[in-house]
Amino acid sequence: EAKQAARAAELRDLLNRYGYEYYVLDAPTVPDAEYDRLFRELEALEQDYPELRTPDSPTSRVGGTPLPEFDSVTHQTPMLSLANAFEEAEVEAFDRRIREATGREVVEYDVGPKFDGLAISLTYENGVFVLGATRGDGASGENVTANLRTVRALPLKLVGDQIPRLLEVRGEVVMLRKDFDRLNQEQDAKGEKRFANPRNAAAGSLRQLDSKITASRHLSFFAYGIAACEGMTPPDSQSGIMNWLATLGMPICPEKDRVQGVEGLLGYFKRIGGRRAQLPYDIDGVVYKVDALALQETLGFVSRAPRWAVAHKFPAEEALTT
Ligand SMILES: Cc1ccc(Cn2cc(C(N)=O)ccc2=O)c(C)c1
Repeated sequence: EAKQAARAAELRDLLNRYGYEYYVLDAPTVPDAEYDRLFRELEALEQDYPELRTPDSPTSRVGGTPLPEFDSVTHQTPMLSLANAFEEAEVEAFDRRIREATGREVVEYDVGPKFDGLAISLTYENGVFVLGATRGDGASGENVTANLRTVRALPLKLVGDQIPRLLEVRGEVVMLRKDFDRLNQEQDAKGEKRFANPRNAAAGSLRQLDSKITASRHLSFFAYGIAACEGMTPPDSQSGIMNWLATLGMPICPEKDRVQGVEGLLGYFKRIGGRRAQLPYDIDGVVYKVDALALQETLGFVSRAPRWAVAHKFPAEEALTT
């Protein structure tokens, strides 16, 4: 019994590490067959000794019994929306307002793509994933924990020696374009309706009561910030937080950057805009955030959107032919 418990823990750690290498780093160190052999050994152990099942076991990623309904989850920190900017003049005004309000000559920004997916909140207790919720109306959302466990890029257990007692991570669930195209081919083969776009497909997949269906949809995930951290002091900048999340095993978008001033913002917008069609996921703009948390606190929020961040959207295109 104690021997089996130790072996189960060893298998969980191995399989979680291999899953991270494969889905987050895209750099597996073992063949799929080896992963599969260890996975089946853990499944058999949990079958024989159900008391060895734990919430961070990769066996939960295949999906379990369907839920009758979704519970509601109240967000401890509201999930707010972002103000939009469409013209360069609005971006210049954004940077000018911040320079004036903070008295800084030049402001540093953390910048990244604005994913066209679903915003979600993830809660980790002592490094173990325990709760996942959709944005909903910003104040409360749906408990989709079982479905999020099937998202292979989402860590079931944080890694490293800097693990807080409580961490709430915010991020976006997306469906990569290649998985979207394959899903629609499957829809055609089944004579079922196609999904209009990856965002709709991701939303439909995440809000399935049967997590086995969610597991079959191959959703992905990128973290873009934190909403709560207890038990240790997090880094004092947005870019520092992102680097820290990466060390914890969170998938971070490789396109993110750190720029200075309005020239840096607009340069980044143009760079990403020029590569949009080559990105593996849909984006509908970029997000600019004041990097220093102290400046964010000075700037605060207006109504429901932060003064310290804005989404700079690309011009709406005529309907893409899917
Ligand atoms: C049979 C089988 C097992 C696993 C996988 C994919 N995969 C591979 C690894 C790995 N190599 O580190 C880790 C997790 C995982 O999900 C496939 C495609 C097929």
